[in-house]
Amino acid sequence: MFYKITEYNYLMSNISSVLEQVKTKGPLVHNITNYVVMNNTANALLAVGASPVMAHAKEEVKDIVTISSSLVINMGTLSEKWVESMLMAAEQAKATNTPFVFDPVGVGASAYRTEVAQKIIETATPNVIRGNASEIMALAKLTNSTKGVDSTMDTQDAIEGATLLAKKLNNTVVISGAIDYIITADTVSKIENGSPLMAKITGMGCTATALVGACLGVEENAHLAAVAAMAIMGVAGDMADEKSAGPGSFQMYFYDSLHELSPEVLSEKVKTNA
Ligand SMILES: Nc1ncnc2c1ncn2[C@@H]1O[C@H](COP(=O)(O)OP(=O)(O)OP(=O)(O)O)[C@@H](O)[C@H]1O
Ligand SMILES: Cc1ncsc1CCO
Ligand SMILES: [Mg+2]
Repeated sequence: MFYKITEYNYLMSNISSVLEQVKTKGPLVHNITNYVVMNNTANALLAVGASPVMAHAKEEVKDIVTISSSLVINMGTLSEKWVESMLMAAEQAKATNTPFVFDPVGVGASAYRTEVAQKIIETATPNVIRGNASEIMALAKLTNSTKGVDSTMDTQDAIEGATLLAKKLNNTVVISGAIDYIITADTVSKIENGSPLMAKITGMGCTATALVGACLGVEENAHLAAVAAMAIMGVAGDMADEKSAGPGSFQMYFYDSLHELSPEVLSEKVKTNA
């Protein structure tokens, strides 16, 4: 099956203006995320200029969604109570029109993860879904079971799966990896920045998802918000790579780079077709 792929032609100023707005507005980003990365993603949000709040008690999630600029749901470390909270938060995001990004960590690895991912997506369509190629393939199979998304996982298959998913949900799907693809029903944008060291630290994917949350908090075009977030990740990754000696120092320099990155440098260094 072939899809017409049109390239979005954002001006670099569109991408850099999203970062500018994150820095000036400091959007409140509500995260229900996993306990492996909770600290890392909160620090990344602060470094880029957003304001994180991590809240998962079901007694408060609706209130926190209501005052937030965006919602991030990441299902990295699931348990039943957290799932209840995730579903409540998704429902409230829908009711209050709060933009919502979903990270389906490990979907397909267990029946439980698959069931939870499906429930979350059915409760409220995420404006953006961000996962690695195998997670996006697993989700695409789930929602398009008869459409022949098969098991080999080269990039072209993942793009096809993501396109089916984006069509079905009418949203934006991001496949992260050495090249990031930001996909809607009829567009495929690429970001070609970043470092292999990013795959050697836990939670860089979760951090990418949190930054999508920050960008969605200031930019209502979800495709542009996702392109900007992946550009910020990639360019900060390039900057950290130049200074670091391995995963430990990379992580330190990555936060410094997120903090230091200006809209001007972002538009100068981003490698994209967007
Ligand atoms: N080889 C690479 N070269 C450049 N950038 C990379 C590379 N691998 C990963 N990245 C970047 O790292 C970030 C995380 O992407 P990745 O696909 O590794 O997420 P993930 O598998 O969900 O990670 P995690 O589950 O550990 O959070 C993205 O911004 C992506 O662009
Ligand atoms: C390692 C790990 N396990 C569950 S969540 C998580 C963080 C990266 O997604
Ligand atoms: Mg991940």
